[in-house]
Amino acid sequence: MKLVDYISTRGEAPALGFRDALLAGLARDGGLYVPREWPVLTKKEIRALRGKAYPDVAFEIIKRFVDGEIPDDKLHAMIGDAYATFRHPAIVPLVQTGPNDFILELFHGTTLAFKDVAMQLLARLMDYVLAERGERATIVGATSGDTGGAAIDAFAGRDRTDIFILFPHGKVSPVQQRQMTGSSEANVHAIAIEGNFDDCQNLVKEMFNDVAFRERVRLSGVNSINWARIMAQVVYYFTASLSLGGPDRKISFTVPTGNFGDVFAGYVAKKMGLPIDRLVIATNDNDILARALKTGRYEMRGVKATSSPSMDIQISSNFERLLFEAHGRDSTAVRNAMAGLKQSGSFEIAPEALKAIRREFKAGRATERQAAATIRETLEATGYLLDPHTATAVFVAARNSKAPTPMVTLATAHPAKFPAAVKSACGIDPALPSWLADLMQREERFDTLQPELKAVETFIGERARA
Ligand SMILES: Cc1ncc(COP(=O)(O)O)c(C=O)c1O
Ligand SMILES: N[C@@H](CCOP(=O)(O)O)C(=O)O
Repeated sequence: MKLVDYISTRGEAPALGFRDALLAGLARDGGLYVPREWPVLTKKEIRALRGKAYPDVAFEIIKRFVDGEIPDDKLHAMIGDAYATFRHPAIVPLVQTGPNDFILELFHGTTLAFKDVAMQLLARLMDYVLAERGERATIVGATSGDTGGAAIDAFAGRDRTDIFILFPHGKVSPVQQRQMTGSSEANVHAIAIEGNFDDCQNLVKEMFNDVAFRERVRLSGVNSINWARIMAQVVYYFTASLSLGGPDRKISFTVPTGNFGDVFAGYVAKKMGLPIDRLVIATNDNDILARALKTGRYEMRGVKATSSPSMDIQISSNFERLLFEAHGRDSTAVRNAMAGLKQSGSFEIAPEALKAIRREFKAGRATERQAAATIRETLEATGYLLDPHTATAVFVAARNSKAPTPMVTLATAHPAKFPAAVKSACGIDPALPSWLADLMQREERFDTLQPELKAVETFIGERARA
């Protein structure tokens, strides 16, 4: 019998094993896959991870979700390969910026964003499963800036997949855009959508819900709706905690949040037995999550463009996974909430569920001015240069820290991805690392489409080779 299988948050799609959930992305009922049960590590098992290299810790965590569906030696090799692409020997180093303050640098991968941590592994896992089955897949993804570049980097040139990334036209940073449009590989397609990130993400979900199209092109997804993305992100909560005395000491984390994938991975780590004190959600002016926790009402109010564009999101996909948990895994409650969101752009969180969410999470917002001031002040006080997403979180972390518990803030992007915002905040123009020095000179290749399902499906249908 399988120990781990994956069920949909909406309860109307069949349960799947790891490999099928990996290729499915979104469940057929529109829900998101979660493991039927959380694998739990004892304190002794967590202690045994101390001193191990990042890929070895990753293997120990990830194998519990893969549950034997990929042989251990193959899985271990893929993990080793994925993290060999990182430019720092510690993969995700922890930097101390104050007596109890730490920054977990997740941006040492090829595209300078935390997305590389999961995406490099996801591409290898998908390749492996597709090759095993003799199949091809069409990958679609929506991005507010970072997922797209990371996915294109990880999948470019792979012969079992074509990848189509939808990004909001004119609403990503110039560096982010070039990372998506500068690839010359034939299997890469960057599509600028005349809309915002939520429009892009809605199109992706609608493509998944169009069963005929989904089957015809063998659709697969790389956004954090795909369980494997979350799974890979769980690992760094463990490594950060181990570096600071875990599991024999509780640690808090503050996470710059948009689609709720990264902070949900922290929740999963806690469910797996990692002692975490506070999990703090940090938002920019697009503060739907902070408002929802405060008022109990999840209410869309239109997206505002900010200097942290990757967090300019209103429909925070992975919040659905949390709702499922907070409602005691009642999929009817999730279906009702999601129907409300679709019909009226809002829903009320039931009091018991809200209480459960507030037990697990705190939340806060940083305005544009507060984020810019945090970049400036952190530089003056510590010499450390933050990107605007991380600055948002550092601001919120300072208001949610409780000494002597260490507060780890997740640094989700390198400042050089957002040079204009960083320069305007503190006067420094951060340079791209040498391997990306020619990025802004690369020839751009992308198409522009309206946010219309038929137009996007036709475009993809004509080019997908699945
Ligand atoms: C730099 C950066 N920070 C934070 C986030 C938010 O992460 P999540 O969507 O997992 O909440 C994103 C996008 O996802 C991002 O690209
Ligand atoms: N901020 C993201 C938005 C998509 O998030 P994902 O984690 O669900 O892929 C981005 O940079 O694209």
